Amino acid sequence: MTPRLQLTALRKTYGSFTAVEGTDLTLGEGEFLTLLGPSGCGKTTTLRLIGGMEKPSSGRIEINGKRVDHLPSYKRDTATVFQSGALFPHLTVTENMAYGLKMRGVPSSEIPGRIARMLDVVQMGRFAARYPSGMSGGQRQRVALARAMVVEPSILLFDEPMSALDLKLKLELRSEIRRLHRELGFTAVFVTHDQSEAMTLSDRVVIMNQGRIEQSGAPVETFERPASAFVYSFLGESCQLAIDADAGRDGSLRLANAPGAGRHLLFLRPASLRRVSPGEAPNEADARVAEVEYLGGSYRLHADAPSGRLSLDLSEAPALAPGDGVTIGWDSADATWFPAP
Ligand SMILES: Nc1ncnc2c1ncn2[C@@H]1O[C@H](COP(=O)(O)OP(=O)(O)OP(=O)(O)O)[C@@H](O)[C@H]1O
Repeated sequence: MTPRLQLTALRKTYGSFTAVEGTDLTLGEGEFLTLLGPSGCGKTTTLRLIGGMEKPSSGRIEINGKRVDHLPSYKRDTATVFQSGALFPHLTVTENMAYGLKMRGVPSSEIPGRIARMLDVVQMGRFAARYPSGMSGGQRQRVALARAMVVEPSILLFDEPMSALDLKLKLELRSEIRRLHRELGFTAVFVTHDQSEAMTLSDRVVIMNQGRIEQSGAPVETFERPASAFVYSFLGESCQLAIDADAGRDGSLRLANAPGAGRHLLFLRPASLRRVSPGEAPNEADARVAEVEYLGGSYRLHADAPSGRLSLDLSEAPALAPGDGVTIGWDSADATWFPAP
């Protein structure tokens, strides 16, 4: 089947700076793909290249098998939901939504029905005659979503659409987008730096770093089988121990499986660490307590081992003070190794 979207060796440079480095990506019909990564990694630029708001320096963009990288934005079959709605302030909700339909030559007899149905879908029917200035930020984003969806584009593009909303609205709109995707089955490229947003919404997550794709896969796969140290530390909390041939020679580090020669990084999630008595766990590090933080309901213990800091959560206040010795253990299956850079 022809992919909905195909990017081939897509590159974007600004002067001598490369924002997107030869990206290859294929998106199937109905797929919800998220570009995830830290600020400046090139995710928004990639989205803008797809939508035609930026021109590639080289490479190809195909939508439904047709090359579009030379076409202006309005001639591509995409619609974008921007960070802060970008509704026309002088138009009502209905007029805002009608705009894109008219631009696409939808017969005027069909327009009111399509708008009414889509406003119902996002539960904004009673706001049809409002101007953007008379709505809250969350309501404006719902309208922006409806305005993009009503034209039924081949690909919906989302440029951090929730970043300007408070947490409660963000969570509401997130589950709304999930429901809409389930019900309408649209194809989407979504940009965010918020990993929980990416994990909950997406069929596939593409993790970017410095203009390159580090890993692409189902959310659970990227989290549980990270392809690089960057992906591991970007997704969720992590502890990192630098292990070389000398590590643990003093007996302070006891590993069930030591890595081969050379320097390695051992990554662990706080959730897989536990406080143990020496000799109790298959892998152990002796450490000194650095700090105990109260998190509201639980405590976080930070302890420094010779090869790095380990942090873990405890349900009860530990009878430990900074400088006290503590042993931290973990199972081999919870350890992820990468060669040190
Ligand atoms: N018009 C431009 N001129 C020069 N450099 C640019 C331009 N647009 C983007 N860049 C640079 O390209 C890099 C990637 O930017 P991009 O906006 O794609 O990042 P991002 O991953 O979306 O980050 P954020 O989450 O902060 O939006 C950044 O270093 C940025 O400064």
